[in-house]
Amino acid sequence: MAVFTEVSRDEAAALMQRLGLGQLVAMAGCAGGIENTNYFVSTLRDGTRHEWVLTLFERLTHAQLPFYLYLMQHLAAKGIPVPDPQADGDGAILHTVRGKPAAVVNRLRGASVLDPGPQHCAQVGAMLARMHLAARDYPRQQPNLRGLAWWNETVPVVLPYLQPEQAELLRDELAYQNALAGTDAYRRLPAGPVHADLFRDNVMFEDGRLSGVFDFYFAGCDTWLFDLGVALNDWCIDLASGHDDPERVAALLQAYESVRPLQADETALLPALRRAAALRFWISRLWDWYLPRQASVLKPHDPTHFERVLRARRQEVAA
Ligand SMILES: Nc1ncnc2c1ncn2[C@@H]1O[C@H](COP(=O)(O)OP(=O)(O)O)[C@@H](O)[C@H]1O
Ligand SMILES: N[C@@H](CCOP(=O)(O)O)C(=O)O
Repeated sequence: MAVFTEVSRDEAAALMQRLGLGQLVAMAGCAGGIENTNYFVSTLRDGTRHEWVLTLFERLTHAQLPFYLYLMQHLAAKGIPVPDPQADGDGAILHTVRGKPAAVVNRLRGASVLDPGPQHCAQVGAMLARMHLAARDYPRQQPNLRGLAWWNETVPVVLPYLQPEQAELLRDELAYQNALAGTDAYRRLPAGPVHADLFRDNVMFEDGRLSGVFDFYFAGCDTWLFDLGVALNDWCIDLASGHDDPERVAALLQAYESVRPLQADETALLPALRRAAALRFWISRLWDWYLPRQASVLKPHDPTHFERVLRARRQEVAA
């Protein structure tokens, strides 16, 4: 149950009133999630029922949150189906509940599809390209906080827990990615605000149509190709082996390119950036697994999954 901080009905009702969202009629803790406290909240306004999500941020601070919340607001204003943070009378979208930073967003309709087919992947590809283009003029800057600098900091911390063969793989891939980042071809890659965590469980579908994208709390400025690599590595692989499903890969890529065609440099570097994306999640899962933080990550994800995904990506490059 992802309620780390209890919020009373009266507290939630007062916040909803303050944001002009109407009278609270129902409220329930949200069972999913591993990082934040989430409540589904229903209100009545002008005789119509509205559905919201109240999030209390357990890890991110007041200082870190504006980049994510204003990015969501920016994308929502451009018609991308993302949660839109609700403002109070002063226009503030970052609130405080029980001393924690908090936000209220519209509840997206639909449900995640955890066993996607090519049609789902195509919609994800097209939406990802639309998001990249829509965020081009987003004025705030924040690096991907789970990018190369963090990998270099974190790899020495997790290495002591690994078998020699795993440690060798991790060191070798990190060296490859450090070298790649120093190349002109890499520096020329188009970049901007990216979601950076576009996994199956962060997208909603309703009646087979993509109805929403959420969980922007790993977003940051990075290459668009890295974001594409993250999505391909989750949506288009066989989860048991880590290997690509060529039909789903083709569907996602073609749909992405129907909105934003890749440049020649990007096509050439896609395999390398898919390796980067696999490395990023292998490192974060190792870190969560061996060095769990208090009050977060109740059930850490299996790191060996991304070790397999990385090995599969490296084999494909070598083939
Ligand atoms: N805006 C939203 N609309 C609908 N459901 C949401 C929304 N935000 C979160 N959820 C639901 O809450 C669950 C947990 O949210 P998530 O952002 O993954 O939490 P955490 O950051 O704690 O992992 C999601 O799996 C989803 O079912
Ligand atoms: N997608 C990541 C975990 C990110 O956590 P989230 O619950 O906030 O999406 C992974 O699978 O390792």
